[in-house]
Amino acid sequence: MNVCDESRPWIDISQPLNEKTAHWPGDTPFSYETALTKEETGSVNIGRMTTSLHSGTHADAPFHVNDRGAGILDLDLHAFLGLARIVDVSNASVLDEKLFRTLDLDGTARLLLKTSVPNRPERFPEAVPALTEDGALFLAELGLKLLGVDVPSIDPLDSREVQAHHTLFETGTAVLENLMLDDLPDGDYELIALPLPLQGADGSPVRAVVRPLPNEKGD
Ligand SMILES: Nc1ccccc1C(=O)C[C@H](N)C(=O)O
Ligand SMILES: [Zn+2]
Ligand SMILES: [Zn+2]
Repeated sequence: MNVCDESRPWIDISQPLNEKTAHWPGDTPFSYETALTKEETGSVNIGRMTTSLHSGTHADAPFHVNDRGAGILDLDLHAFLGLARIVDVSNASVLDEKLFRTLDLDGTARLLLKTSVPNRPERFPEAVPALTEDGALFLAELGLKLLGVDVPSIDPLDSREVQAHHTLFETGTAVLENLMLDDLPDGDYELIALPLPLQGADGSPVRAVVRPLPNEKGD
């Protein structure tokens, strides 16, 4: 990938983080404050943020669902960098094997699913189309390195078992949640969505960007 190709600008698919960003019920909202002002330091403003690691566009680490699972710093960054396919699944109420068999997923290492839930970063959805266990196993068998969704969870919002999370992490698949995909047509893209190097953390905000692959004519 040639990161200097200015004819194909990167497109931001991250939710902005501010005090209105939706958070899980009962979880820590995002907040930013200038902890030390320029006046106080005599030189610079110094910010501080408080947030759940699951607010806005973020990666989950296996530790999120498994006390013995890897934290975010220990994940292989290659899952979060490289070719990704965006696929519209907005007609589906569940993300299962039957649905995935109807899609063209050949050769995809990273899959970003555009669901029926509109991108509204300030609103926590009432329900999400959840990934079923057979769906998660099917994706893992394809050799997927990463699954991204445009909703806060790959499991049902009230799930305690969080089966889809367990299945994907057990099979070494990385997870991105709360992507903004509404304006992007289906197709193959380059993706960069690196988590912060937070040791032992159960997740991390990411700045997710994509750009379409160059077409064969090279324009
Ligand atoms: N932030 C939370 C606060 C309370 C309870 C669950 C969560 C989650 O994020 C779980 C969810 N199943 C997830 O996709 O990661
Ligand atoms: Zn999460
Ligand atoms: Zn999750």
